[in-house]
Amino acid sequence: MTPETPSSSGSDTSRPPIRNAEERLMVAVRIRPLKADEATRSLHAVDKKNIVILEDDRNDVLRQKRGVDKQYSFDVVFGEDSTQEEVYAVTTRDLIKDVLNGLRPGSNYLEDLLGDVPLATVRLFEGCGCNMMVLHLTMPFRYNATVFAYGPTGAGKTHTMVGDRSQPGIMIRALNDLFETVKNNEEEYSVTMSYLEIYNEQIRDLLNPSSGYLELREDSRGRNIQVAGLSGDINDLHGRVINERSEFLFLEIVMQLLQKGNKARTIEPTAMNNTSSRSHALLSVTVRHSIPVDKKDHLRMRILAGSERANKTKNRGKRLQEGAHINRSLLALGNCINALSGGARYVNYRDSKLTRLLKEALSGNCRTVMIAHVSPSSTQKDESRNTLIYADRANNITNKIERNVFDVSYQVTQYQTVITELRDEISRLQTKMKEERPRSADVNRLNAEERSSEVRNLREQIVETFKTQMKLRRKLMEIDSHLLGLGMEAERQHVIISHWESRSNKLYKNSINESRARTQQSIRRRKIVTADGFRSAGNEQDETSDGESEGEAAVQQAWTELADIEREQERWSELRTHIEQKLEICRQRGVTLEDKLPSLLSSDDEREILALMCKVHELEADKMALQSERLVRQHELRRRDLIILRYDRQRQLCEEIITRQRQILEEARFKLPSDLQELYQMYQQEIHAATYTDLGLSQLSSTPDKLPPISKIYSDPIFRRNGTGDSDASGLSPPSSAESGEDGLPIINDSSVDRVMGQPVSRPGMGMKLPPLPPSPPVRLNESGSNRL
Ligand SMILES: Nc1ncnc2c1ncn2[C@@H]1O[C@H](COP(=O)(O)OP(=O)(O)OP(=O)(O)O)[C@@H](O)[C@H]1O
Repeated sequence: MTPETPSSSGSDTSRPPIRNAEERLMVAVRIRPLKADEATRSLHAVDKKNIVILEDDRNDVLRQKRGVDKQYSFDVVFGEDSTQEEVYAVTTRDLIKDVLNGLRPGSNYLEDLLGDVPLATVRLFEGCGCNMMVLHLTMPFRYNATVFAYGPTGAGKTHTMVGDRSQPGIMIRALNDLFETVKNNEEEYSVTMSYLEIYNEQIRDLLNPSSGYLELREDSRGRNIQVAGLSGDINDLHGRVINERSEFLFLEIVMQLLQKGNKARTIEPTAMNNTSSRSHALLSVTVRHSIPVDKKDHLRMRILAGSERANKTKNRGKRLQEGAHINRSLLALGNCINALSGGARYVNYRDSKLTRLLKEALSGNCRTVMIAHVSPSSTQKDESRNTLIYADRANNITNKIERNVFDVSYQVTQYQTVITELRDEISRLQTKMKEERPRSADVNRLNAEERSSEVRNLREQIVETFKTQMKLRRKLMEIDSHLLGLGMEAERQHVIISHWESRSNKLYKNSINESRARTQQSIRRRKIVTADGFRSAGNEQDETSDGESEGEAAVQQAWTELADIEREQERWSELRTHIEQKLEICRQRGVTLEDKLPSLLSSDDEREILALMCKVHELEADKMALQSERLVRQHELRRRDLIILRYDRQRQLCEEIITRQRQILEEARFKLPSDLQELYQMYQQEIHAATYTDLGLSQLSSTPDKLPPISKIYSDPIFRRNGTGDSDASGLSPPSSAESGEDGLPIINDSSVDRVMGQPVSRPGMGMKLPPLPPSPPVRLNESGSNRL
């Protein structure tokens, strides 16, 4: 039987590094091996990109649609014999390498120069009985990377992400890569670790369980999620781990702490998995330069507790309540995925701690890989199907890589300012070289040895001051960019507010106070949350939580965010003033030091040293100029990518609309005007030409996301009549000319639409705002019993 292909998401198996400003999430699926006690299977991998769910009720004539095997396409499908190494190599290795790239010695002089940059935090979010694990890495000046494993309980997430000593999973391999990267650096590092648990929406410190429940906090933009009071810094593994160059020790200590924390976790067996934990847990391992740091880089790994059905896991009482919390988090996650894939303007991450912690991975400045896990067993068929549907929806999520996406012209101006300042400094140094010869008194005052030591000393101080200046200048640029980003974010919130207010016929300006007041009320309400994470049962509470429209929630959220942004702007402006003062002091110091130089220079060698210092400054200025150029080029490429992406979305929508309209025309037996037929022909030729250019003839027939060429539909076996020599394996009959009308619009049945076009961008009801479409044509049975429009 020909399987249906509801998705058209597949592209290349080995995904090239992500460079676009907007990039779809990479979606992979892993099938765990069938166990000895699992007799029948419900799905299998077709090839490296396709997976098929076998429908056992295909002979049930009353449920025709369900009788067709469903095929799903993903970026990559790992079969039951896939190895841990293969999964890591295809999904994660490049992602991590790319992000860690900046840690390599000499790879980024300026960033090394800054010295105050935390290098990476490896985070593992896990849970037995879990539904998800996430690995997340953030580098400053770069994008972030996240890998998360998803799937029902017992489907193999822990195996993929953690594994065991003989088959280490992604987390261990990522830590290993991290270690490999930093161990070659000469500098000293410190490693800290924290381990927390979210159990029934409460956060506990697993390395210090007696510390009680901890609070989850985020910055004004809801991005820098932090857990207040977490004992991460106390559990400092110190530089010794890496400085001793012992890979084993590094991983061993991490594993030991993981084990220690695991003992404190809430783990209970369920009927489906003997080691099913009832919580989500987040392990963080942070690597930093020994120099104090004030930024956060994250390589996070998370495993999230899994969704399950109470009747399957045989959970009762307390377990059932835990399941409710686990499912609540996952429901919230599902809602986020739905909203994101439907292109919703407003996505509610606040429904659970899980979604708050995953916000960045799903929507933020992040390159993301999702590995959905399924069991091949027929006993878990429903869970597998739901997982694949989720994964398929996730294909539509586009993560925005925000690094350097802020106003480029502004940033370029900043680069130019710094370059001008550097060039001024160079010319000042050059003038010094030409200045008056050293006064003999100065030279004679010191003997040669003392003089050379003083010159060396002075030179070091000048270089040090130069480095500090560069660091402060960089910081200023960063602060300005951040302030710019905050300004844009504030603007965005205003747009959201005015959008919703205008939809409810309110004048934005007139309702500012009212709207703000509503927001404050909502914040007060939000604080009234009971210990188990549910809102308290007051009437007022129910009224607001249940009765609020999506628009009101969005406006309230926007006001809250706006207030946070304003506070953040204030804070960063103060910081800017402070850094500016420091820079000025540093600049003055540099000038004073440089002034001392000519009086000490007596030989050509010493003048040569000064010339070399000029050279270093020049190189730095050149480097900045190159960075600035690169920024402009990158921006241009991103801009073009974005335009292509938008055109592509428009094209998909157009194809969906055309297909639906063709269905309606067919249903109404409408005689096509000849000019429209011509347009169809032209369109068909265009598609053909584009397909030929893009993919080559070999793939023409299998291009899934193009509108089917009109004549091709006639020649497609599924439209040929039974009895014409080509028996139709799918059981679908072709249209007779009487049925299709004289002008012969091909009859399109729903399965063929899905097969050739892939999932529509958005079905009505998925959140996408499309013009209202008429209901789908009814399904009728023809003589042979097959479904047709
Ligand atoms: N690819 C695989 N190869 C071999 N064994 C596997 C594979 N995937 C899973 N398993 C085995 O299946 C069992 C369940 O897997 P695992 O514990 O990883 O599931 P899980 O999705 O993490 O479950 P939970 O959500 O309940 O924590 C384990 O015994 C594991 O070793």
